[in-house]
Amino acid sequence: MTAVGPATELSIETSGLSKRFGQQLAVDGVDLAVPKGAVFGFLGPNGSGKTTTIRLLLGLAAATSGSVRLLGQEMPRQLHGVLPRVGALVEGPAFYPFLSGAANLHRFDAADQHVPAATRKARVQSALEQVGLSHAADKKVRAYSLGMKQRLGIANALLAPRELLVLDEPTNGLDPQGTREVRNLVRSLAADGATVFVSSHLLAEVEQICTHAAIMSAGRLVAQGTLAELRKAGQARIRVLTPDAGTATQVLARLGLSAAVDGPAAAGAPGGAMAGNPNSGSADSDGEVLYAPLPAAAGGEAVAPEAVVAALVAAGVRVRGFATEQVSLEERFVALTGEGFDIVQ
Ligand SMILES: Nc1ncnc2c1ncn2[C@@H]1O[C@H](COP(=O)(O)OP(=O)(O)OP(=O)(O)O)[C@@H](O)[C@H]1O
Repeated sequence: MTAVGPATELSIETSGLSKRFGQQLAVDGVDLAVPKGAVFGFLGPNGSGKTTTIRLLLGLAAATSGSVRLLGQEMPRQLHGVLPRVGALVEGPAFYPFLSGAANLHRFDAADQHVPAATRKARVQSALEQVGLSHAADKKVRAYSLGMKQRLGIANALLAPRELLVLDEPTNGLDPQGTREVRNLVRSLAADGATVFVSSHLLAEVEQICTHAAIMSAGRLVAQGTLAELRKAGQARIRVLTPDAGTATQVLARLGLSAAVDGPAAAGAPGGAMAGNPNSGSADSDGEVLYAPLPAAAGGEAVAPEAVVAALVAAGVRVRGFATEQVSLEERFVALTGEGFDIVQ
């Protein structure tokens, strides 16, 4: 887990946040740290506790234990002061189907005591513009596509200037066009300076739009940080191409590295045994491909790649190819959650 330095201003901060439903701990000791200005992907398989966590953040459900700070204020104690600064899309707002998009937003806005009625018309117009629905402002919502409804939900979150936007699976159920529109929208909101906290079960989506991510698995937060940090924290591995696989395996074992022939150590890695890799094609003549995970430096005994090559060569192993490689974010997430991610774009 990557610690966020104390100097970083946090838009969302939770400590030991937990929620129990009967026997089940749906959220289990979650410490979230969402830096101001981040587009923060909240990633996890279905049922891992994302929606429950979001409901706790927004004061829609009471925590069993732990604490939440939103924009520096304690929740739910300071809920009334904080929520006007936060826009949220959780489980889609219920729109009146026989009213237009604009009329629906007028109604929602009128129900909000924190915003001036005098500017309502302009704010509704501006929110519809931001989500690209100006052309459909006067259309009845029952004639909206799912993507348009979702964007109207986001427009609802944008009726007043927001410092933080919390969006629960905003692309769920959308067709590819709707998905692209919502993703572009999230990007532009972040470009305007808001902190965006967006949940998703799609890794590719988070990689495309987010600067940071946290990964939930069975109620627990198993990693968080910038995307680069998350990639770096993954275990690196070495790849050796040699006709002397037996000796090489022994040498690696002496260095504390456990090698597997012709297959990445991380199960479920894309490309499996590198079947599509040009090296595999030459394996017959050049030897076999060995993979061995390198212990992380943080674990104490880091093994330098050059020391591995030196030891192999000293033992007479003919090293015909050598590389250190980082596991992909996807492999890391699979390793952390024990589940494959839907990588549909
Ligand atoms: N009100 C509730 N009563 C009992 N169990 C609940 C309740 N809400 C959620 N849970 C359970 O808590 C766990 C986490 O659910 P949650 O909806 O937070 O997950 P999620 O990561 O948002 O998944 P999804 O993407 O499917 O919405 C699930 O096992 C769910 O069945």
